[in-house]
Formats: sequence, structure tokens, C-alpha cells
Amino acid sequence: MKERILQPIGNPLHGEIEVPGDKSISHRSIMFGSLAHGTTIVEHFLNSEDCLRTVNIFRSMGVSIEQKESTLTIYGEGPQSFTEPVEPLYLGNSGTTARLILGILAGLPLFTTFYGDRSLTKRPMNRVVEPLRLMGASITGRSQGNYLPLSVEGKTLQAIHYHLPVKSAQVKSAVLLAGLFANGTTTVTEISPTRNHTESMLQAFGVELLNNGLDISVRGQQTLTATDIYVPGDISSAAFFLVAAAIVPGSQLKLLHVGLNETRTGIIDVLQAMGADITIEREETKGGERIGDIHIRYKELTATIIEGDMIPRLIDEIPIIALLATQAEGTTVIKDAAELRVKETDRIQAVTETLTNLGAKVEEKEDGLLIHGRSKLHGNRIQSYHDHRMVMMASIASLITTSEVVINDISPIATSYPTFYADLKSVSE
Ligand SMILES: O=C(O)C1=C[C@@H](OP(=O)(O)O)[C@@H](O)[C@H](O)C1
Ligand SMILES: C=C(OP(=O)(O)O)C(=O)O
Repeated sequence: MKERILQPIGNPLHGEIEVPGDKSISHRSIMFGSLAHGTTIVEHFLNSEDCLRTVNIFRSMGVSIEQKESTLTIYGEGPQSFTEPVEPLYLGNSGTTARLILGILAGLPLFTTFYGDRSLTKRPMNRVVEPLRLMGASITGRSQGNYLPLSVEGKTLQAIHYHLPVKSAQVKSAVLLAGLFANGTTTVTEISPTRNHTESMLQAFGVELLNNGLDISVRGQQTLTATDIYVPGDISSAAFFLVAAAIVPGSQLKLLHVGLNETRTGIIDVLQAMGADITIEREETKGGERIGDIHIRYKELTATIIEGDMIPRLIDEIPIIALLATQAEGTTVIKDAAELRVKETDRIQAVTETLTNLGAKVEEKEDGLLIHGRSKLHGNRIQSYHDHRMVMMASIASLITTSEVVINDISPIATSYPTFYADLKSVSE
């Protein structure tokens, strides 16, 4: 436990930040580089706890991975070179590692056991275990395989056509990755588009994939060929500073080289809908992903409605968007977001409690939140909920509170953004 006392800021935020690499893309680069034949160099890799769990898991299966700060070199020799780990593998806090690794290992001839921290151990795994079992996977664990620890005994898999019951890129990815090692062609049909990093990166590794609107198909028994990856800045990390600039009067910030894949840019659409002064500069495509600098200047905002297909495009940003909404004129409505209840913590409940404790007017709904702005926020003692995004949201809130905010434990930031406080300091002085 690492307590931190945060004082309100007396001046506007200004300057530039190069946010660390995207978490979703970093995980996939390690996984696909390990599955590929040849040497993959990953630049601007996110050197955070969650991504290092993924690195360790592949190292435990015999893959040689070198790391120099944010550059990884992965010496891939294909999945048949993987060796069976003799000990259970630790997933820490990482839902993405858990769901995607189950898809990868379901069809490989290895026996593996996984466990996680106390947050991950409460998160549902049946969303991937069910479709994988339909393909022939053998997965056992608590509650018929819904909760970690889980064991996977690799089997020969058969392709399926799976209609995703949840809007989840992790489930989509797990089924497609299992499909890569199955007999036949596997298809997933989405309810609405979710982040597409698995599809685009698999194609960069030479996999043939058919993307027909909401249907994505992959033929089994394909091999991956190594390729170099540049990881864009994580828009989910940039979001904390976009909101900081939008709520601290007089602020002006530039977030550099941020990933702008349109399955991820819901936060920008929301800021624009609220009337923010935000522009995208120096846009380019790098390594198959759109990137650019985001320039934001403080301006008074109005409330908006966030629902439907927009939700998967900003799912991880909802805690910080809720803080933003406390400073916008009118009532912001967030709905269709019940998925938030099965993240690192129940984020609907945690956001309601945290913002209410800071003086905001928030109503908790089954699938979302109603936030009545504008509220003057005050200091208080805040819980971490063992959730990196809750800790960073409360830290940004402290910039505009009338007195200090005390967070009981800031260590969860290591999950996705270990340099968060250093970046915050660099634009605060
Ligand atoms: O595929 C991914 O990398 C992720 C997908 C999302 O989860 P779901 O697939 O559960 O929506 C997101 O919340 C998570 O942070 C990362
Ligand atoms: C939900 C998140 O990640 P994961 O599912 O990988 O734990 C997140 O980063 O907000």
C-alpha cells in the first residue's frame, strides 16, 4: 500500500506529454511475436506491470525475449517450439493477458495452469471458456471454469461460427486466436465494433483474415511471420490528461504520437460533443495504425449522452469521462455500459462512490451513470479499489478540489501507466 496526498493545483496545466505505448497493442505484439517465425522488434512497448506479465508468460514457455527499456526483441520460433511450463503462470491484474492466452493455448499441445491477483480472480472467464469449449477445448477451474485459477489441456480444435454475446475485444480475440490453430475457418460476429488491434496486427504478421463488417473470419493452421511493430501512445492513458486540460481553467496541453484507431477514439468524440477546443495535428499512419498529436485547450463544456456503439470505443475511459461530466453544464447520461461492472473493480459503483465523496452529484444506474454538472469538488480520503483507472481519475480530480485528496494506495497505476505522476508533474509546474 502506497498512500499519496494530492494538493489542488493553483495554476493552469501546460506543455507536452509523450504518453507510454498502448497496452492492448503491446500485449498483442508480445503474443504474436512469440507465435511468429523470425525476429520481431517492438518499439515504444508499454513497460508496465500488465504487459510484463505477458512477457513473463511467454518466457516461461521458452520464448527468448530481450528487453531494453521500451524496446523488445522477440526471437520467435513458432508455437511448436513452446515448452510446457512446470509451474503455474501468474497473470497479475491483466484481463487481456488472461482472455487472449486461453485462446492461444486451447489448441496447443501443452498443459498450463494460470492464476491472478485478487481483482482478476473475481473477473468472469466463462465468456471465453464457453466458445473455446465449443471448439473442443479442455479448460477446468473454479465455478465450472468461470474463475481463475484455470488449467488448460491443449486439444485439437474445430472451427466454429460464434456470435459474441458481449461487446468484447478480448472474447473476439480469444476465439480468433484459437481459430488460428483449429481445423477449418472460424468466424466471429460482433454486436458492434470493438477494438480491432488483433485483426490488424495478425494481418501485419501475414495472417489472412476476412473482415466483412461485423463478421471476421480466420482460416486455421496459418503461420505467422515476424514483423517489426511500433506501438502508438495509449489513448486510454492520454485520456487522463485530455480531461485534466478540459477541467483546469486556462490549461493547454499537447499529447504526442497518440494512437487514433477509430475503434478507440470515443473520448475525442465525447469531448467534441461537449464543445471542447480540441484539434488533431501531424496525423500519419505508422505500422498500420493511425497516430497523431492531440492539442487541447480549456473551454467550458456542456453535458452529453454516451450510449450504444460508442461504449466499446471508450469503455476504459468512462471513469475519467465521469469526472469530466461533473464539470460540464447539465446532466451527462452514460448507458449501455454494464460491462464496467466486470472490470478491475465494479467501475459503476466505484465511480459513483468516489465522485460522491468528492462532492459531485452522481446517480448509479444498472448499466451506467447520470452525472449532474457542474459541481464544486472538495477533498476527501479516497480508496484505490485496486484499480489503476480509479486511482488516476481521483488524482486528476484532485487538481480542482478545494482541499487535498488522499488516495489510500496509488500502486495500481503500475498496471498501465507507471510514469503517470512524473508526467503530471511535468505539466503542472
Ligand atoms: O482487448 C483488449 O486489449 C481490451 C479490451 C477491453 O476489454 P473487453 O474486451 O472485456 O471489453 C478493454 O476494457 C481492456 O482494457 C483491453
Ligand atoms: C479493463 C482493463 O484491462 P484488462 O481487462 O486487461 O485488465 C483496463 O485497462 O482498464
